[in-house]
Amino acid sequence: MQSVIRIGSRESVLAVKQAQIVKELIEKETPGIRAEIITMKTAGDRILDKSLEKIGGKGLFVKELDRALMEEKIDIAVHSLKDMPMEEREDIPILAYSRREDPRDVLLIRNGDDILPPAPVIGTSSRRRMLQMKQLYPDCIFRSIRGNVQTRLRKLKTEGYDATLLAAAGLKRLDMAREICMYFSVEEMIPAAGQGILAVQGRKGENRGWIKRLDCPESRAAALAERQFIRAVDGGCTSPCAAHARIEGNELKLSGLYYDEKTKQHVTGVLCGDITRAAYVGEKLAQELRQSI
Ligand SMILES: NCc1[nH]cc(CCC(=O)O)c1CC(=O)O
Repeated sequence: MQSVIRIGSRESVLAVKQAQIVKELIEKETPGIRAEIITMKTAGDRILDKSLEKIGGKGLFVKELDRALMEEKIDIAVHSLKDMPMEEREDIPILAYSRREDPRDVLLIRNGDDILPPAPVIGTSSRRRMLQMKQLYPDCIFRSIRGNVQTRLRKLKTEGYDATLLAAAGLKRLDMAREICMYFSVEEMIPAAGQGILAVQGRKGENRGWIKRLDCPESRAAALAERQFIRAVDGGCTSPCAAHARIEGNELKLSGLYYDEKTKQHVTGVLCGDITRAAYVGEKLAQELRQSI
């Protein structure tokens, strides 16, 4: 085995931090192995002035790293699972799922306040967050915001937003949890499929011991259920559909939100099942919710 594992990552501060988490885990779990991080700029990082929807969605953040994996310039790529396309590539599959960081969405309010002003201007480009936020605060006004976590914080202070919605996981990994003004429970605001989980992607057939030791079975089951739900409701990367699985022992409890693009209605529901049938639970809840509209 080669002595240094090359970990590919996007260049953003959060992506590098996530790669570092995986690097440390590899070196801790498999003594004798060293890992190094190789960063790359992706199309999604370069184009900041257009909405993701218009420029081609999630795939934009992974293409460059996919190529580096195929050309054996890196050994694994670390991604936020929620940024990965629902269709996995057979030649460069996800080989391990990290332990899940806090999956909740949170609100950062201007001046660090703990309540929102009336008719607050919320900076988000996520249809999932807009839909659920509107249910909780019907007088919200939404304005698009893009960029990494640091950019968004700066924009919150300087560009007239009252608040912005982010994932707790990213803020916690960046040691920025103190910026969080309000947490939404996963029932109030169902997270994006995979939120809080890191995916370790590699080449097919290279699933060796050091990779296997990175895998968290609970996260794997949750990921299978959540991502199967999104596939089965046909939620493209910009659809407001959402899914989150809680794991308790051998039971998986999946919450899903289905939005019907034709009627513009949405429904939420919960389905429980054994963790060994995670994908089936996702498929089944998707079917139930689709039929209910
Ligand atoms: N879309 C960007 C993105 N991708 C993953 C995270 C957070 C980390 C995670 O979910 O693991 C974020 C930032 C955010 O949505 O606030």
